Amino acid sequence: MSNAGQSWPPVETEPAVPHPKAPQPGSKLGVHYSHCFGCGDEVEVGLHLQSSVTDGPEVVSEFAVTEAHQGAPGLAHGGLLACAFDEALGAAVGNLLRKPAVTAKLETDFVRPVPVGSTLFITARLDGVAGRKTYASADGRLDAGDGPVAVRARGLFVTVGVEHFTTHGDKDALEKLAASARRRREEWDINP
Ligand SMILES: CCCCCCCC/C=C\CCCCCCCC(=O)SCCNC(=O)CCNC(=O)[C@H](O)C(C)(C)COP(=O)(O)OP(=O)(O)OC[C@H]1O[C@@H](n2cnc3c(N)ncnc32)[C@H](O)[C@@H]1OP(=O)(O)O
Repeated sequence: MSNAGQSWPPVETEPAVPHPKAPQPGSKLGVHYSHCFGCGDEVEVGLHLQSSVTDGPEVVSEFAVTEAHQGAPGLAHGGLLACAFDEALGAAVGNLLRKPAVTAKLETDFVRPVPVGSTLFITARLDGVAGRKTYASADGRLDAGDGPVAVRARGLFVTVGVEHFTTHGDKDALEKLAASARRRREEWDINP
């Protein structure tokens, strides 16, 4: 059943205004963390999403579905598809707003099966901001940006301070990641 009838965003929001130093339309977004299951190039069986910014602004991510991503024979696993949307939505929120944020809620509608060998074109947009909460949604189309919709998702991302990652995660790895972001001259607003 589709959730299309439910009000979205579920609370009153302000428009999401991209950060002045957000990547411009046409920019390819690199790997944000090499060990990320969603995009990392050091995770052999990961999803290897490749994302870029388009007008809108939106973020389009391509997910090439392989045998490593199966649930039923020849078909993608729904949980991995949800993971791809978490990554695609998170990439839109993080890169367009340039604020660290984590997924608080993620909903998915699986509309058509996604075969092994297909590429899902996931277009993600920001739907509104209410304080630390950013609402975002995405459509995943089969094999082309205008292909049939196979999966839709929407999520709530909550802006967090850097202490979220230093307290709960790997502080040393985070410092290396922050240093590489500084080398790439990426600008981040790290106080929610
Ligand atoms: C230095 C920077 C260097 C560079 C960094 C590179 C970045 C890369 C850029 C871009 C690519 C990113 C790609 C990544 C994609 C993947 C993302 C993930 O999968 S993240 C992992 C999974 N998520 C978690 O592990 C969260 C676990 N949850 C928590 O930690 C907390 O629950 C948290 C932070 C979400 C909220 O906790 P609270 O204590 O801070 O705040 P409270 O007050 O509870 O919530 C804030 C507001 O949100 C609502 N809220 C929270 N959870 C909700 C829910 N499940 N449903 C509805 N509302 C919820 C609350 O009701 C509250 O709303 P009211 O402000 O009062 O109106």
